[in-house]
Amino acid sequence: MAYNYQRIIIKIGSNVLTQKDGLPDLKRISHLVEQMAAIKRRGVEVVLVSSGAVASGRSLISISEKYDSVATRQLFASIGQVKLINTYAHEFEKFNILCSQVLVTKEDFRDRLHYLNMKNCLKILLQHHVIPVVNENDVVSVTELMFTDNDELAGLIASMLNAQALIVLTNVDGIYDGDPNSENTRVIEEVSGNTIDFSAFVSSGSSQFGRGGMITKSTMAQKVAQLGIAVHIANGTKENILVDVLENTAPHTYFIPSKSSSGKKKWIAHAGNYAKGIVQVNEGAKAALTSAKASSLLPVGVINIISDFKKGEIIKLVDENNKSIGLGIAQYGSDKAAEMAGKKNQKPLVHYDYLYLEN
Ligand SMILES: Nc1ncnc2c1ncn2[C@@H]1O[C@H](COP(=O)(O)OP(=O)(O)O)[C@@H](O)[C@H]1O
Ligand SMILES: N[C@@H](CCC(=O)OP(=O)(O)O)C(=O)O
Repeated sequence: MAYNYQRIIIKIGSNVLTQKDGLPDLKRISHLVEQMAAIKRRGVEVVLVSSGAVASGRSLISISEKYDSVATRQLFASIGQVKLINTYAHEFEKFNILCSQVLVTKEDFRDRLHYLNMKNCLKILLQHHVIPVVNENDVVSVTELMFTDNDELAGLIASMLNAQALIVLTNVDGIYDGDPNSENTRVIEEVSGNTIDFSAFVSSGSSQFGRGGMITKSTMAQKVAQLGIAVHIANGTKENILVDVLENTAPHTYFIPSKSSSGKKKWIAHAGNYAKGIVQVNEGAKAALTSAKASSLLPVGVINIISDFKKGEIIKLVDENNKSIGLGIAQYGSDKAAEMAGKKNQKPLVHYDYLYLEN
């Protein structure tokens, strides 16, 4: 049965867009754009998350080896992003479609205001039938400020926009149950829940031009599917792949979406990786939070403020053994929380609607 999505995020990896010699594969980009145009004509909203800036830049300029890897990456990305977006703009124009450039950093997902600005911008672009082309702002995102890779970024965008599906195009047919180059392995066609430990058969390295590798794709895909968004991992080097995935005629890996959760909880679940504040709660609070009943975190159950936070920031909640329980948005800052810790009849530190529990 074909998938009937209204809003999809398509992520294309560097390897799909790059030839073996490192030059951009213009024919493939053109073919992918043609498919996206066809999908869009059916009334589906499309957001593209495209890698390829660094690979594009590498093909345009050669530099001596004396520069460090960070500076080299910045140079390649800054030059290459121009080439990449121009190529997309030119190809989409053939179908009378406007595309736009949206460059983001991890910081934009940490701060709720930045997050909402980004979300509003993407929404107005979609309302005007534009295809946003999102990439990490590699010029300013270096070292610890970087996303693991664009798969992580695509997952964040999918949950931010409440997309129904995320299609990740890479250079293999999906996740294999072993080495994809071995004859005895096959593509895992369906993944349900989050019980599979992919590290058992997915090797940690990435391919020639990729960054995070298949392991980050599988971790991200499980998390996104848990938030109620279908994830398809498929081979972007294959003819007609996007159309075939949506028609359900191409073998690939499909992560079944679980029942959906609220938009705010989706944000917390994802952006929580970047939480700075940490609050320790006692066993009573832990039991209340993890029970079937919807409970907010009250100051009476707080025993320690391990690291500071401001009102509105995401905080991590840990138990008496420092084991993580979940995440939430603080209703007030750490100074006030420290004052109220252990006291009864106080305003909740985290309201249930802004609480995301890990299990
Ligand atoms: N079990 C596995 N199944 C599929 N691919 C795997 C597996 N283990 C490792 N890989 C590697 O992961 C690579 C894709 O990840 P990555 O290099 O990040 O690609 P992209 O540029 O598309 O993001 C594949 O080329 C493949 O060699
Ligand atoms: N932002 C980088 C992409 C880095 C990345 O995650 O690449 P990939 O693993 O191929 O999706 C670029 O445009 O080159």
